[in-house]
Amino acid sequence: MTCFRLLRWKKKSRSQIVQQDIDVPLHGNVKIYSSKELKRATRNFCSGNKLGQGSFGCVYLGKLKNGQKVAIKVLSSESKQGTREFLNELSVISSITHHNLVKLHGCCVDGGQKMLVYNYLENNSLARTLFGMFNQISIFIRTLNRW
Ligand SMILES: Nc1ncnc2c1ncn2[C@@H]1O[C@H](COP(=O)(O)OP(=O)(O)OP(=O)(O)O)[C@@H](O)[C@H]1O
Repeated sequence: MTCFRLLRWKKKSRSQIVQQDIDVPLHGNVKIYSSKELKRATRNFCSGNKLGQGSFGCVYLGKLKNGQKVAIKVLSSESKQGTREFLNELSVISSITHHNLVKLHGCCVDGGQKMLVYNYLENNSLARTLFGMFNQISIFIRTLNRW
């Protein structure tokens, strides 16, 4: 009997398990990652893989098993948002596709820990891009002033 139950449990996908536990229907294109998968992808969230820090937590560069690079945002555990609200919000966000928005691939909920998995953007933050542009403009102005 126990063996039979174990086999049935193994047949369920992770997304089914998460959805059954929390009772939130997830949108079709939200992938549920396990924390083990994301730990492996980021080499246990090592500091060398840290891309930056935002108001909601740290962002790490990860490499998935299929070789795809992703940006993994580890939400601060201080967040008061519950798992149900988090998954509802996620379903809405993941259904939006726009060329100015970073594509959200999926999430991971492990106990109180919540993570978001995004497309990795090579060119770093908007702030750095703007800062780079600002530097180039100031060099250009200085060159003009010398004439
Ligand atoms: N998809 C991504 N690809 C590459 N780097 C990223 C990606 N998302 C975030 N980062 C890096 O992580 C940093 C923090 O990002 P995050 O989205 O958490 O905060 P933010 O947008 O910079 O600030 P805030 O949360 O205050 O709005 C960014 O500045 C950027 O350097």
